[in-house]
Amino acid sequence: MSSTVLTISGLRVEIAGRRLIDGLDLALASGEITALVGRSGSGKSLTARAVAGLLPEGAAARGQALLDRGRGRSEDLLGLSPYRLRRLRGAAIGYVFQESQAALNPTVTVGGHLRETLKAHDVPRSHRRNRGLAALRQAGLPAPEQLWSAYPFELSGGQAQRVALALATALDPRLLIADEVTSALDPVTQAGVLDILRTGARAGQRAVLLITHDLAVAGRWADRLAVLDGGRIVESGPSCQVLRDPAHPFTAELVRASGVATDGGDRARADVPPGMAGERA
Ligand SMILES: Nc1ncnc2c1ncn2[C@@H]1O[C@H](COP(=O)(O)OP(=O)(O)OP(=O)(O)O)[C@@H](O)[C@H]1O
Repeated sequence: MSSTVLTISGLRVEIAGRRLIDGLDLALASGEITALVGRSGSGKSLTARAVAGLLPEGAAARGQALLDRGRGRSEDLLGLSPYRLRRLRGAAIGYVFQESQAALNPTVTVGGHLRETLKAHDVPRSHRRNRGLAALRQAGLPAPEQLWSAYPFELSGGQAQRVALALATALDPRLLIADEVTSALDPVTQAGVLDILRTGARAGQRAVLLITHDLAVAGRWADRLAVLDGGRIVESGPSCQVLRDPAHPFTAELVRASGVATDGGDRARADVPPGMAGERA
């Protein structure tokens, strides 16, 4: 049974007096991928960064982002100290960026990155290699021993993205934020990475926030869509339904511009599974 992992209420983000996110509400459920879609500059990345405590210098976030920690406990991510947020990132919140190769330290091997992450979260030294190898395997790298000693420059773009995914999920976070993670990948590698995200969500009772400007990707892989325009969510609901029958003119424009077909066929074509009709936020 799914439960709410993250509840964002009234999120506002300002930079230099400009309000860039303006009263955003969004709930993410376990076992599901929620795609945050919208045109460039609509505030997708700022939303994700606010939740993860990774806003740029000078940015201020207000509102609430309640992360469910199980057993009736929850924490407001917007009210935590930088130290507490650092502890939560990795352990409870995983974050993967588009530029994974650039995010990896060029002088540290794949194994070194994993060891560091696991060490930072108090995994005993004797467990780190096996945990790291398991995370790489789960991220879709079938022979992780061969990559353990590789440096980032020796990886393909797809391999680097999977290593970044392994790093973000090595501690089995309840919330995974994937910010344009497949934009730079070829379609086959892209599908492989998105499949891993979905499997991880289902198996780990994890909530995934998928940030993408690609409506076809969102429609095919996300359970739910939230459409952002000018720092506000203008529409949200089951992806197939939003794509098939957009309620807001901006969503309709986005669907038209993307060329995503909305009749019959696969999920990108917006099949509405039985029982989902009418369930619109
Ligand atoms: N460090 C910053 N300083 C000033 N303005 C910023 C900063 N970062 C983002 N912005 C502004 O905030 C708004 C939202 O940016 P954001 O990066 O969240 O958009 P996005 O929807 O993720 O776009 P894209 O799809 O192009 O990545 C934009 O107007 C952007 O110019």
